[in-house]
Amino acid sequence: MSKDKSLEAFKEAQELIPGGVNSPVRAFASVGGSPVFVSEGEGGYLKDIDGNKYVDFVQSWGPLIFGHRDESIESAVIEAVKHGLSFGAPTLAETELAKLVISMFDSIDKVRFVSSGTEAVMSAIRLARGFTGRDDIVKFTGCYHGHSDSLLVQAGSGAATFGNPSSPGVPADFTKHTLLAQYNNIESVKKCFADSSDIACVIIEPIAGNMGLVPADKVFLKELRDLCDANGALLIFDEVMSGFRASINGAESITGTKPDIVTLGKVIGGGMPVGAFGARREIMAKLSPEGPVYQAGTLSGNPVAMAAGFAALSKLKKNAPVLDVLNKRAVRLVEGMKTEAAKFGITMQIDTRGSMFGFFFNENEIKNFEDACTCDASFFAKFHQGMLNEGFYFACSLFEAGFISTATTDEMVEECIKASAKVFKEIA
Ligand SMILES: Cc1ncc(COP(=O)(O)O)c(C=O)c1O
Ligand SMILES: N[C@H](C=O)CCC(=O)O
Repeated sequence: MSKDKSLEAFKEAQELIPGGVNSPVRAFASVGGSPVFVSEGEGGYLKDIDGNKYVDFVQSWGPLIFGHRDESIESAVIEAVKHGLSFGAPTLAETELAKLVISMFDSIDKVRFVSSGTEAVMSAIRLARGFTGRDDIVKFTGCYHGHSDSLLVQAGSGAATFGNPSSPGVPADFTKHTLLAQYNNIESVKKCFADSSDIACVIIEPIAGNMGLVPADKVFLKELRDLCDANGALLIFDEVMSGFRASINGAESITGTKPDIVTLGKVIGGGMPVGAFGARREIMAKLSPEGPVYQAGTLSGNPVAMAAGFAALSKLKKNAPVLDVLNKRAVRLVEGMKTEAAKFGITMQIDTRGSMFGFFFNENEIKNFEDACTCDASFFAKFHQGMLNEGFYFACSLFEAGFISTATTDEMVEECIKASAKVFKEIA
């Protein structure tokens, strides 16, 4: 498989764009080699500028639950474009998407749209602080909530990949209100509450996808809810990644724990830049212009993005059982690879939630970021390179989740398992 054109393109991009990429995880830095430059996507496949074709398990880092170029999303976007790209004024499309989101999440009475997951979480934190009149927040090591200053502390995803989970450039003053706890460890959260009586909220990825896939235990989430209630703090579920992927009704529907605020992104925009945060009426009433907590955006509620999001979510709502089909494929994929790995003495830890999947090359169960960091990154890198050369595009970091779309067929999954056997044989 030649990747000469991608190599050339990366060289040129590096001269013009820091690291050659516009979001660090894309740079392939932790898996070696060079990123492939994409020319187009089609269903479950990505094509690169050298003419190679890959089964895509990244899907733009989650948004494309119907695969590339889904017909209904594509035509909704084309139709919306014909009426204008942006107005900066209310449109019916925003109300329609709001109705749909509210109908899918029990804990959301009102929702505000923004343009990214980062914005959604940053605004949700401000709202929680405004609502409670408190300053401190609790976040978990290895959870990633976008790149806003106070959340870039011991963060997962690209921050972990590049060994800078807490970024230079963020003044200590900005993070002194961010308290850290360990995922799936309630004692560490109790300690935060013992240390501070000023905690506005606890924010968590209820199904973490930014330290690899590590779901929170049901009991842990319930205890977290109880601790927040006992201490007058809000519980925020960051479902930018897991929202509509693990369940169409949110993590609350599969874990039994209800958050106070939910943040959304990725699938909600059908591939266009959309984020959102929602909560019960009383909390959302604090938001400007109803309340005093300021939040705004020139392109928020963009009509083309709203049309894409509406097409994606309405299709998902109509075909809700599709997530079970995707989960079966996800389970088959990781179980199949685990079986092949075992034949070469390689132990894998695997998990899935809906259309999300994850795997670690590790002897021990992974319950938190500290466990994930014990994985052999160089072995993952060899696996990644091997699979890429076989035509399978996995996330280029062990601190990421994988995704199945409706365009990822059973055949693609079986081919992938077969290819993994070949790669394990080479790298064992
Ligand atoms: C859980 C979670 N929260 C927030 C974000 C930030 O979203 P965005 O990259 O759209 O700013 C991401 C992904 O990047 C995410 O996975
Ligand atoms: N893990 C990140 C989001 O979920 C990956 C996307 C990015 O940071 O570019």
